[in-house]
Amino acid sequence: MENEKDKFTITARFKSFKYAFNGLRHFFIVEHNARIHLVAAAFAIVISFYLNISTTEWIAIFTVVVIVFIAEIFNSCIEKLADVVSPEINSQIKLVKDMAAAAVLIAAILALAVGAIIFLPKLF
Ligand SMILES: Nc1ncnc2c1ncn2[C@@H]1O[C@H](COP(=O)(O)OP(=O)(O)OP(=O)(O)O)[C@@H](O)[C@H]1O
Repeated sequence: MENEKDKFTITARFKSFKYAFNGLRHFFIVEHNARIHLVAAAFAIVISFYLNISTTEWIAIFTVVVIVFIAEIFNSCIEKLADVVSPEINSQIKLVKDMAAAAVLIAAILALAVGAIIFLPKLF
């Protein structure tokens, strides 16, 4: 039988959005790395306007910027969860955190590469 909690309601859907925005607010206000990514994203967007990039190039820039943010949000989540699960030193937790950080690194390298491919020929 369907539980009250499982029913589709507009109020419940709005609450989900509220929780998601709460997470986003926390990420941008509390997480220091978010500020670095925000500055880098703003820089990329300003250069994009300045160099008058094409629609396809805008799509590429927005895509890599969002990929970096998604990777960083998940990295922050994993760090927080790991700190709750195991506040003490643990070799498995070390690997988990290092791999989460590796995901951000790969996303950042992709963003740099795409930025270089789009911007460098227009600059030099
Ligand atoms: N409980 C732990 N056990 C073993 N190693 C850990 C543990 N916590 C952190 N580390 C090691 O320290 C590194 C940094 O972890 P930390 O949680 O401080 O993240 P951080 O680099 O400060 O993250 P950020 O700068 O994104 O907040 C991890 O990648 C991991 O190698």
